[in-house]
Amino acid sequence: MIPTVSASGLSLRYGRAQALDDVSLRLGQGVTGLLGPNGAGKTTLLRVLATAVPADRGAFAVLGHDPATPAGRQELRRRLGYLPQTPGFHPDFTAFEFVDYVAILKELTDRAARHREVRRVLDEVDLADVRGKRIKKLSGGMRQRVALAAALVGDPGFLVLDEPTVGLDPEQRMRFRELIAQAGEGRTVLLSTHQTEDVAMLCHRVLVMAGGRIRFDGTPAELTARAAGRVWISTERDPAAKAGWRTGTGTFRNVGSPPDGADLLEPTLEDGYLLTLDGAGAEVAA
Ligand SMILES: Nc1ncnc2c1ncn2[C@@H]1O[C@H](COP(=O)(O)OP(=O)(O)OP(=O)(O)O)[C@@H](O)[C@H]1O
Repeated sequence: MIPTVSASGLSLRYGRAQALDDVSLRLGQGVTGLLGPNGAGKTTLLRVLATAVPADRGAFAVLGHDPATPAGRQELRRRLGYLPQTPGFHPDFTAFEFVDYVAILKELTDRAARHREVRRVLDEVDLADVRGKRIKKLSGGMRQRVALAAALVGDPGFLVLDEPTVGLDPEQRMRFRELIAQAGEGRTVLLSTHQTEDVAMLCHRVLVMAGGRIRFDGTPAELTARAAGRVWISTERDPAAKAGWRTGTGTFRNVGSPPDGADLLEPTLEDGYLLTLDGAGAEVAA
């Protein structure tokens, strides 16, 4: 793998909260998923890599550009697309005006070329037909696509997406996944999400964070394999389970250390994720 992004020893503390604790990683092309419970440090890591906030310690580079120098930071920002958790739309802007505004911030100064680029990215996310509509009139799924279009301005090599599928219905989420997969061709995409299906369906690689640290780094299949032989069904709640719940059929689905002779099930990526969090000392809902 030729790394697009490499980071070593990133740490950042907010008062008593150690949001990032010695995080090192290397990312190449394709979509990498970032999973973790609330407060794990996912947004903080994305914000640091997007140069929105500096780390207290550590270093990183994107496409060879080091944000520690003003010139490196400027070059890095030119190659970066960032979809933050709250995109900060002005609701009275049309989709075109918002993306155009972002394009101006990205220093696309030639008006005709900039407008061509705005039309191109809105086409790319299938919003050509509504580009003159006010953002407040668009559905949640369309708004997220406007935010993705804004992140795609200037054809960035590194795309940072912070929980882009949150609040979308299943159909919108599926549509958005297609767009992310498309965006991941020839680019490095880092996608934070609470949806383990996003990772299972989209990502060639997955990182799991908890307590500001990376607890797992591998393929989705490797994360799923962590739960092999550790998921079982029972007719009663099983005290051996780290997590367990009654399913729609009335049986209990358990994740943990099964008793002898347990009726084992095929694990999912979510099972592997839950067991990884348990190993990291994070709370696993039972
Ligand atoms: N601006 C801030 N000021 C103070 N504390 C912060 C700030 N941003 C994050 N934190 C703290 O840093 C830790 C990591 O937060 P972060 O938002 O990065 O987690 P997260 O994994 O993105 O969570 P979520 O899934 O809820 O978005 C938490 O303890 C959080 O309360």
